[in-house]
Amino acid sequence: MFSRVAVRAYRPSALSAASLSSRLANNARFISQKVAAGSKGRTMPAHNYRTTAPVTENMEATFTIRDGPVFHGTAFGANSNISGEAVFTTSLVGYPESMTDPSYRGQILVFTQPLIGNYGVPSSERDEYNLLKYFESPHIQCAGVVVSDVALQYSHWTAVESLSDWCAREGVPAISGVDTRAIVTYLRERGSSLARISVGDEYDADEDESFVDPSQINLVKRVSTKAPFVVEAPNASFHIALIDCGVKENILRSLVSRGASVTVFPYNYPIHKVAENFDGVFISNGPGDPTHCQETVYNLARLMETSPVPVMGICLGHQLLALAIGARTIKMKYGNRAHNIPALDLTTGQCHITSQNHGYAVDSSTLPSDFKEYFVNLNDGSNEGMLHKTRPIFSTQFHPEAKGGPMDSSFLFDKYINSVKMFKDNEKVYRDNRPSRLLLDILSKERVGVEPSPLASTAA
Ligand SMILES: NC(=O)CC[C@H](N)C(=O)O
Repeated sequence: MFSRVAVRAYRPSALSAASLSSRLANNARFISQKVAAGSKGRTMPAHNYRTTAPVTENMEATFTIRDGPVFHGTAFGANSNISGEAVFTTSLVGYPESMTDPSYRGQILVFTQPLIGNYGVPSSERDEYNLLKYFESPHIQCAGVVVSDVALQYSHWTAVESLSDWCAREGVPAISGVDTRAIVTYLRERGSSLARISVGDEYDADEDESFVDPSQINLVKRVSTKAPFVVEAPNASFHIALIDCGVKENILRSLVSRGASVTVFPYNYPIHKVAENFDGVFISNGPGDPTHCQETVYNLARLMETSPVPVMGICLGHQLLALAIGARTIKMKYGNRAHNIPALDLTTGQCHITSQNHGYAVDSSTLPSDFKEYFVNLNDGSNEGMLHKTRPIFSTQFHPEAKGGPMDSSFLFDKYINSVKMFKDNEKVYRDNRPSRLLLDILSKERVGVEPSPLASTAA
């Protein structure tokens, strides 16, 4: 069905209605005036993070799937060429959250929602915990973006710039005007594939066969903090150690807003050696193949052998815990990336609509006998979580922090914090593990040494 030929560009015309466009133009003017006036304390980032130039108007771009079709469209964002693994998400909203989710590092994100960018991009304002209010990390993490139709004008009370300007400032190339239905049909039939976005002259495969394969790279090392940092909860009752494999801001927020201060450790920190100073251990989401993180897997296995501390993991954290107990992970054909995936709770029979973003899964038939499957995906039957039969250890493949996405499963953070509380209540000798003033003063308050490093980007 698909040959290596150019697929005709699909150029939607829905925005051409004069009244709509003038209304949007007014909105955009209003927003830019408000931004210029600095209203509500929202700020534009101070400078361009990366050095690549933005594309000029109507510049051509191509999206090339390795050994697959080529799609011609229009460039937006940065004037650079990138390659990575092409994956698709069926989420309708939440592009700022998805694009800044470190789990997307190395991937070219294809949106099935035809119009992307219509509510613009919010600011990097921080909340009362010093966490980013609207992003899941400080920078765009995906390598590139593919959309059917990019909204050049935007309107939303949180917006400070357009999707195109944001991508340009962050050095991320993007393409619009391509038939994303054909791309997704291809990826669904053939599976997630290596691909490139080339701006300007069409990418010529005969001249360059190099497609970066993110599955060969330890991406977690690139997104994990290089040194511990702390997120303080006012009047904290607990202190959690979080292993940062690419943690999303809302996971940290979900813990601190429930009264736990969080010290965030690099992905390979020997957590088992310090566990007794904490009331719980948490393993974050993150990019790439979980089998790259052998040090983390070893540390988690030692942790569960030597410490009774409550443990929770999300997504990559779930996969790493599974590897640590001797189970296996598999690469899925095209993964699950959406904000409306039904997961059945096997302990209650309730179905939760969940937010997901993963290309690997735990093979539940390999779980050891002291664990049981916790959730199962009602679309494809894949594993969605596991639970220790007697100890406070559980993990989910989906994202209970859900940014952006439905909040159905946020109760799992309550479950975790309750297990931390019970663990402390049952301790023979009470230990106040809350971070000391000294620790809070000397530790950084933000990720340390984490830069957005495109895997293979060249100025076009
Ligand atoms: N969101 C995540 O943590 C993703 C986990 C892993 N990188 C996967 O693709 O399966």
